[in-house]
Amino acid sequence: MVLAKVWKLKSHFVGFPKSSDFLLEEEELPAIKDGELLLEAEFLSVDPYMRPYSVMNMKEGDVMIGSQVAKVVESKVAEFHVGSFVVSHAGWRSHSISTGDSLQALPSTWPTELPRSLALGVLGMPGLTAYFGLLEICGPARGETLLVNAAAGAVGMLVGQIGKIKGCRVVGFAGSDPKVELLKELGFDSALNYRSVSSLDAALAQAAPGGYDCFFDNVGGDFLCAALPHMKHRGRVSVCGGISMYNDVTSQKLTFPQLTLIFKELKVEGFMVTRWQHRRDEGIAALAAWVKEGKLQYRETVTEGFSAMPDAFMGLLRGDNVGKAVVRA
Ligand SMILES: NC(=O)C1=CN([C@@H]2O[C@H](COP(=O)(O)OP(=O)(O)OC[C@H]3O[C@@H](n4cnc5c(N)ncnc54)[C@H](OP(=O)(O)O)[C@@H]3O)[C@@H](O)[C@H]2O)C=CC1
Ligand SMILES: CCCCCC(=O)/C=C/[C@@H]1[C@@H](C/C=C\CCCC(=O)O)[C@@H](O)C[C@H]1O
Repeated sequence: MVLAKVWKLKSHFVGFPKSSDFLLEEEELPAIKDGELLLEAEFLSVDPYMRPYSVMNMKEGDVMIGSQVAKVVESKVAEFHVGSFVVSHAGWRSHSISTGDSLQALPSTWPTELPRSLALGVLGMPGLTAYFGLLEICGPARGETLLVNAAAGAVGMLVGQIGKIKGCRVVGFAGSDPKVELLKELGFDSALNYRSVSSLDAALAQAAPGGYDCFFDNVGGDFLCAALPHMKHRGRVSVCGGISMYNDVTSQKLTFPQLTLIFKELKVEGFMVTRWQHRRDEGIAALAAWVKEGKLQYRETVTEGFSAMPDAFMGLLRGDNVGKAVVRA
């Protein structure tokens, strides 16, 4: 008999999540049947989408949504061997039973020098988000200028580096001076702290006096409104996320920049990375090759212990993380 630990949404978040909004429980798992396997989480992902998703799709008492790298500890499914690893969407659970449907097996050739947590980061959903969201929507060309915000996070850090690989001049905004220093180490041409600049408008102008061809937006809200007037004619904006709004209790009142969109003939396109699910292998192969060649660096913020899942999640929303935020169970 296995006792699984699970984190549930005790009370819907109001504004910024609080520890008391989460509930840790134990669940007794039955013995697995034919066609089932037992998984034990090794690394769990915390991601910004969990905050708006809780409002859209969850009720109090539901297990928190999320993906994890898990070890197969028992198996009655021929394709999954005991001791192998998979990416599972089991939520915030230490142990889970699966039929194998929608599990993503980690290759048995996973390089020993790469932590398996990368399957939740640069070699997983955030990596694919940066890769397809930038290349397919912005289509950055050599010599162009690319702007990215939340630039020291899981997605943003990769977007900026892929922009450099494609020959762009890259400007990144992040929320602390150490993050700004890191972005410069990673090859960003200009990096700024959006919390300490006296004017976002002036900072955007100073970092790229000629304007931006491409903008990968993770933040939305005021940042998006400030950035659009700095786009070049026929600029492309990849709308990836809106983290500045996820904890809002009342909707932000923003002036929609209709005339800017028209006169600059901007392309502004939102996306969900799942759009390119059919090209997953291609994306992962490209990202893995760049990592192997040393062209694409990754960073992770690893929080220790399944019991710290809410802390890791709240830390992510506060900006404590550098690169991908994960929890080692
Ligand atoms: N469309 C899609 O398919 C996908 C979209 N996304 C979106 O991409 C974005 C980045 O996700 P991900 O890389 O996983 O997360 P990150 O690793 O970037 O973590 C979130 C970061 O957002 C920054 N942040 C928090 N609050 C604010 C704020 N009010 N204004 C500006 N920045 C803020 C913090 O960094 P700082 O210190 O710089 O403030 C924090 O570290 C999110 O919006 C997410 O929803 C992610 C995956 C798929
Ligand atoms: C829920 C708001 C999403 C904001 C952007 C973002 O971070 C998207 C991430 C997705 C993530 C979404 C998970 C659940 C949303 C389901 C909405 C629904 O159809 O009910 C994950 O699926 C991969 C990223 O594309």
